[in-house]
Amino acid sequence: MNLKGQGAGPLPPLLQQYVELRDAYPDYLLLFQVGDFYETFGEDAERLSKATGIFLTHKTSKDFTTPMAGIPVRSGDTYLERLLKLGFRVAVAEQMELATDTEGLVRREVTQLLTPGTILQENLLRPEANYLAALATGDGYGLALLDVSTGEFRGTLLYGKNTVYDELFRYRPAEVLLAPELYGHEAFLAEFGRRFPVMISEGSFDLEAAQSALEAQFGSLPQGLEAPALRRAAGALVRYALRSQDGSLPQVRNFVRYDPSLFMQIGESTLRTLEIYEPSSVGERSESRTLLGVLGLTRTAPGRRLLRAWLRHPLLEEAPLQARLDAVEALVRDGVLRAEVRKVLYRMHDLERLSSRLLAQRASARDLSALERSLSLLPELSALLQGFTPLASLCERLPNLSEAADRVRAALVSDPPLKLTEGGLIREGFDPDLDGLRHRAEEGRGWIAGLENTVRETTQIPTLKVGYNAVFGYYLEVTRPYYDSVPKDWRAVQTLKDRMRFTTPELKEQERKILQAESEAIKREYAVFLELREALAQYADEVRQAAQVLAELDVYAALAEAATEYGYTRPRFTQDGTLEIRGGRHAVVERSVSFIANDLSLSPSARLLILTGPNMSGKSTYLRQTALIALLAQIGSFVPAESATLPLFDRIYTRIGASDDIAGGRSTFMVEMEELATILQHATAQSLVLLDEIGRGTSTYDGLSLAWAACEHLHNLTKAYTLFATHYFELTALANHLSGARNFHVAAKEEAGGLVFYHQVLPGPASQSYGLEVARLAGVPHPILVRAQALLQALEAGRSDRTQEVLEELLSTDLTRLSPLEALLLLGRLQEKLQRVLPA
Ligand SMILES: Nc1ncnc2c1ncn2[C@@H]1O[C@H](COP(=O)(O)OP(=O)(O)OP(=O)(O)O)[C@@H](O)[C@H]1O
Repeated sequence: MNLKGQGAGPLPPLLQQYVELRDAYPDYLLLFQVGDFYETFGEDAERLSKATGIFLTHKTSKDFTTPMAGIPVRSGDTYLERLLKLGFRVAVAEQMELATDTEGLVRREVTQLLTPGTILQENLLRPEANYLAALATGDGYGLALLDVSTGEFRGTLLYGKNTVYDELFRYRPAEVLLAPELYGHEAFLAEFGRRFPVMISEGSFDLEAAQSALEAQFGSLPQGLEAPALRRAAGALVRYALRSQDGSLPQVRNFVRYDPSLFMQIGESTLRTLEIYEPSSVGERSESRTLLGVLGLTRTAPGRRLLRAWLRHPLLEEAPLQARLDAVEALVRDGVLRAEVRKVLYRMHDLERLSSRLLAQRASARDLSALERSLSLLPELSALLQGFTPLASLCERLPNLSEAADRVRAALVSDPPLKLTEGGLIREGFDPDLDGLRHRAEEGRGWIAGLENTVRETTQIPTLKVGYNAVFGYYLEVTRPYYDSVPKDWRAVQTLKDRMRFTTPELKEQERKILQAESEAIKREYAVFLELREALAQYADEVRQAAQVLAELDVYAALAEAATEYGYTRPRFTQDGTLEIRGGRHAVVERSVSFIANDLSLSPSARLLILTGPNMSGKSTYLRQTALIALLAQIGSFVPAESATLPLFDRIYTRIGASDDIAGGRSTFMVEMEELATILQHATAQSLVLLDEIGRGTSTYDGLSLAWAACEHLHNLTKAYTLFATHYFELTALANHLSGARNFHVAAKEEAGGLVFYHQVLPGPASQSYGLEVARLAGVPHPILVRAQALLQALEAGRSDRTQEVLEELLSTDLTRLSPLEALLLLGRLQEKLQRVLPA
């Protein structure tokens, strides 16, 4: 790096050191500790100042001046969080020795490398999983994911770019490493960046290096990494993470290869449409407008992460779902038990991340104390769950960690300080050496405490006091009237206005003893703490196991709480393909409006539901609520309905609402058609397909015919369970052609005051479209409505008159008497008539 600055002379040594460290981490913003500040210089200082508003000054020495901006060390974490959010990669170089311990330049080393996907600092992490992802190509797309904070490491092989996006959207990584063939591919990188606005980094994806890194990490190449694309991705992750973690990742113990097809598939656009993780529009209380916002009643961070993981991967098999539902039901039935369990869970710390910090030897004294408090709660929890059949099996998986808790309790004081190097950590009576040192210091202090009386007597100075300050240490203080009584061998150390302070050789000697004992005690405490922490690492795996059991319990309790609070019911699954929802509701919408519940019946013989009704009547809400009920059932949750019987769906597809991708250069219609194409290609007879307003973005007849053909395909070939909401009344005629199609409508009625929505789904097609009435409600000016009304009538009259005319002419023609040319002319004439529908 060429430090931007002015001046002819060589760089001052401090800046020289800065530049050397800075050059070792070219992609990072280097925060360089100088005393109480983390400084940046040159262009970095300008960047930092611009991004954060930190005041830009200049570092000026004899021959050189350069821009400088600094962050106080004590507010480092706040700034780090901000810098990461702003997209910086940050390297922190700290002073490795005290300025007083050295004559020359203080030694500095980079102690932390921080990127959004590799942070371990608890205060910078959200409770959610923090994934670093890597993507490489080869025999498919290898996608690997690593959460450094918990050690979770998994991956899969995917085919097709869209599946990659779907999978990434499920995990929402904080940072993605792209292999050079992707990173260097301009169009791919641009699209990727648009779809995943997270930090994208370039990793080292060399296959051989990946293999060695993985073998070094795990002892041998873990199973599941046979595919080169996946091995490259996994290896790149390990190498990148190792670099940020000082070359060691003990918390990463195994790799899990998973197969997304073993879970219900929900694509990115469906997750967005259903507002599972985030609302489709941001605004006030937006978090509460998501499914997670409503269901997220977990009380621990691991529980929160597990609920997200379950939502990511709904199950396809009934047995494990029934097991989850049994556990939820037990906690629904026993409100007292649920409340007790949740109360205990609330006091639990994040054992999963604590376990990682134990393995990485990064746990603080407070971490150990939190560990002890959490582990001490385990017997209480086990006792609570005993006897509750579906929950007792959880207890059996809960390891006994009382020994670990006892060890911490015996060694550590109950409320240890933040710093490890200033003493006050270890309990009296735990370590004889430490006790000895403390005793020595205590003796010395006792001697000094007694000194005041002894010396007062021997010197006859009644006002004599023993005091202490940081500069002179212990001293004897004498007021002016008694100066003459001071013994000769006392040495004056400080003279104030009306008093003097002295020391004596004896006092100095005692002081030295005390200080020495104290400083040895502090060192000994630190050593004892390290020993304790090292010893506790042996329990880390069991602590993690406990965390996982507790997370499960937490999710059951949260789902039971939601079920009770919001009146959900246990879903049933059928093999015969009937879907019967009584009184179904939308889990999120019902939280903010007084909701009208609706029924839904589908079966293999009635599997296409055409839903008509005015705008705003609740058609898409009805579609979405059905998807949410199916999704909730397949994570093992109760569902918002009076009763619900469902088949197990393999996928949920939705094409709801107009989403366009203007930045991506795709029109609304294009997005819609791409999504429709995916559905038509991949849906199966076990899929739930929800289509809203297909074909709206194009001309009426194009749209109508596409919608019609899509319905036929889904009904005749795919045989998927399909709910189709539409404004095309023509589509209601499908029920006459397709045996499994049924018409339903959402009730609304025009009354004197305007249109009244009942939000009630009833059999049969809607009677009219009410589009103009909704436009009136929305405030479209009156004259325009009047004109639109006239046009509508003319259109409808024109259409039916002309259609009638055409039909009559066609029926009255004797085709046997027509020559081919006459037939062609007739067709042309008829077509023209149908086209002239618009009034003047
Ligand atoms: N069952 C219901 N009970 C109470 N309110 C409802 C119900 N369904 C929908 N609503 C309310 O009506 C509003 C409109 O619903 P929705 O968007 O589903 O209508 P829509 O028929 O799909 O409209 P459009 O055709 O314009 O897309 C929702 O925001 C919701 O507040």
